[in-house]
Amino acid sequence: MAGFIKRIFSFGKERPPEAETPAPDAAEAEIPAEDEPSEFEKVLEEVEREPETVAGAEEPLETVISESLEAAPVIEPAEEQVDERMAGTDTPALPAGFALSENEPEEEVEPEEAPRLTWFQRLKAGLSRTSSQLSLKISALFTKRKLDEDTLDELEDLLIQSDLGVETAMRITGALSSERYGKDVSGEDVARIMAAEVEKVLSPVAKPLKLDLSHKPHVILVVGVNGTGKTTTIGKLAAKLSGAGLKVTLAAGDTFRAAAIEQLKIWAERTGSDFIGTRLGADAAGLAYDAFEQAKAKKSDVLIIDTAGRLQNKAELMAELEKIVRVLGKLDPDAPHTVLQTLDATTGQNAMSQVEIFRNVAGVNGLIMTKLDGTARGGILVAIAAKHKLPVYFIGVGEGIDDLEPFEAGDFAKAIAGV
Ligand SMILES: Nc1nc2c(ncn2[C@@H]2O[C@H](COP(=O)(O)OP(=O)(O)OP(=O)(O)O)[C@@H](O)[C@H]2O)c(=O)[nH]1
Repeated sequence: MAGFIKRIFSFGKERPPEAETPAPDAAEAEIPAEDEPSEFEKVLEEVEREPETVAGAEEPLETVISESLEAAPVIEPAEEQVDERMAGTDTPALPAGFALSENEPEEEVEPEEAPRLTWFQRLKAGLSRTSSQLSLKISALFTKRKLDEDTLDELEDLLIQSDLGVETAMRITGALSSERYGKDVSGEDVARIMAAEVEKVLSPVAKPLKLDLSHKPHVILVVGVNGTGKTTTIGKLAAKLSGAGLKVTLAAGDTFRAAAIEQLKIWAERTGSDFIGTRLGADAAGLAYDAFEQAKAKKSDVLIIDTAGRLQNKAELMAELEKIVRVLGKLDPDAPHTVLQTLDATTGQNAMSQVEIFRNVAGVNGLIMTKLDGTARGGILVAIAAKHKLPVYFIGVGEGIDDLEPFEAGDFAKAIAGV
């Protein structure tokens, strides 16, 4: 474990060799002019005549989505798809939190404790507002009281109020009841049981983001409500990937906000990634298509596409995201290979309905929760894990380039329970 944590920490410190930063004008000039008949326009015509489907699926979008809601989504390992450059090596040089879509060996764990403490303390500090509010209330509840039906009911209410969700609240009270019913209970007893139960809920969703580098590029579409941290998270992901020596292209598919395009360009420069942008108000699906073609031509390992997240007009947003997904599918039926949604932890219960919406619209198959530093609402991640069972790849714990950590169920559970 400690070795794993150490890798997280060394990230961003070992910068990649100075990568060539594309001249902004040159990058933008590669987008075909609006009035030229482009390959994309032909594809678009075709796409608009077809029923809506998720890339690579035979079924209409709604069918695919409703099926995916019933079963926990499985990210299939790809067959024989290790990048040539990595095929000969025993350990692929991917950053912590990523994995190849192959049966890669489990990472060896070194028995060092010091780096782990550093990371854990950091996570704990980030979640301290969530955990301290809860533990204060729990301690007050159990002062001089034995565990009975009333205290169990009150505890359940407290846990639900802290955004953990009804299912997890019941798991915790159930486990506590079977261990200590009729006996004295301390705040520490509750925290210990809570940590164990929360870990059980989170373990199945704490997964690395699998990259199939045979795709060249592996396309990651990033969706989510505006302000949830899409662009910042893309920058942090790009830093990890380019830091590990991968060639990354960032595409500014949020053509709605000039600042979002500019912000992504800065992240591209900062991380030595290629940047593909277009003018404000341009068709986002067109940009995504061009970006995919250019990233292929330049042999990028990973293409990350930013999108707009405004929800003022849901129909418009849905149409735009669906079109991006369909258009990417024209160049590779499996693309986008990963559809990542960013969720802002500070929005609490609202994050739950956001997953519902974006999952239906864009076929989200993985989550990143941002702004877990300093929020009292970190419990929502547990409720989302219990309900949606989507993989949670990383968590955002600050605005800095290194403030994105691979999601670890046990550490998160302990931090939230305050143990
Ligand atoms: N504290 C904290 N702030 C974060 C984190 N992630 C992002 N932010 C901040 O949240 C704000 C919004 O982030 P953006 O990346 O612009 O969000 P976005 O979803 O791209 O927003 P739009 O471009 O408006 O669609 C910025 O000020 C970020 O610095 C995090 O993990 N912790």
